[in-house]
Amino acid sequence: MSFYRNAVWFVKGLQEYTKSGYEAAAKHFAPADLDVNLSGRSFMITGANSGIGKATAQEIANRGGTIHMVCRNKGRAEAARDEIVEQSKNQNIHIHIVDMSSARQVWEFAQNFSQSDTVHVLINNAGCMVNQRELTQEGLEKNFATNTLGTYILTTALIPALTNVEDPRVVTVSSGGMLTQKLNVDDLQFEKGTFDGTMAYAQNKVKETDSQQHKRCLFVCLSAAVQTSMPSFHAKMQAKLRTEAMGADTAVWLAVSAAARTQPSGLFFQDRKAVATHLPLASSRSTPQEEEKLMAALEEFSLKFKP
Ligand SMILES: NC(=O)c1ccc[n+]([C@@H]2O[C@H](COP(=O)([O-])OP(=O)(O)OC[C@H]3O[C@@H](n4cnc5c(N)ncnc54)[C@H](O)[C@@H]3O)[C@@H](O)[C@H]2O)c1
Repeated sequence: MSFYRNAVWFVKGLQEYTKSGYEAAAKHFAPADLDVNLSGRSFMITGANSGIGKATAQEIANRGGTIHMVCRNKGRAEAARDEIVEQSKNQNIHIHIVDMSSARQVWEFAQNFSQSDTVHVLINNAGCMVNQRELTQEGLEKNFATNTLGTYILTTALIPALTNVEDPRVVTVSSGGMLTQKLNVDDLQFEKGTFDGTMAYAQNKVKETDSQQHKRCLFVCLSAAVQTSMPSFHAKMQAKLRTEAMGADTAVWLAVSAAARTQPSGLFFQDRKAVATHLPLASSRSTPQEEEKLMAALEEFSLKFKP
């Protein structure tokens, strides 16, 4: 079954996830959707110093939104902020240094932020694909800690900051890669079998998506930012890859447009359209019991690190 899923996904990916796939989809976009003034609205973006996160931050800053960049590295965050400010002339760009793979740090940051501030839109964008099995200082497998648990804790702990603001939104950047996997709740940290970073990443994205079901999810595909995690793939596909701005387009649309506000929560978007979360005949659908088990497991993990 996984061979079937990979083959169908590959063909679909070449048609839809590439630059030409974006250009075909963009013919149906309503350009006025992004013609908005965001002054007075605030946006928290994780991993906002590079790739899709930075492109998203730039688009929002250009429209006057206040940005909270949640980044791991101070130097890289400051350099990205300077560029965003220079291009947008928007000074309301704030940096918060948080390692999303540290459950404790994520809790502390989100709880402190929620006590003193509000945010209109959370964009869960930070993500990694670590190709060797590696543990964090808290003893968690690094892909799981960053992509799944960090996202879960940040979203949960920020609920107070997102409550009582007008039109709150949560956008989580998933991946088309998740379509190749069926949710496996029994081995969240990839302790069994041979470790495969690409598979671990895709599993994380299934879990990230399933655990964010009440929010708006989207997936973006094959932008230039895969250079570090998948260098040989990047080299072969370079000409076909989307630009970072193309990768960011649906995140921006979900975060700012009035059109996205009319969509029900919990959907999965590709190029400004809600799409299926499973490939046809792929037997990858999880049962309600499996989803409940995932939520219970994430809650239990998260509470272990709650200050
Ligand atoms: N580029 C693609 O083709 C593609 C495809 C599908 C999904 N995505 C998703 O898009 C999102 C953005 O990725 P990208 O492609 O722009 O790559 P990227 O590597 O440029 O961006 C990831 C960002 O997350 C940050 N990050 C990683 N680990 C972190 C940690 N522990 N703490 C804080 N920040 C951390 C990185 O510093 C970086 O800024 C990710 O969630 C990724 O899974 C990307």
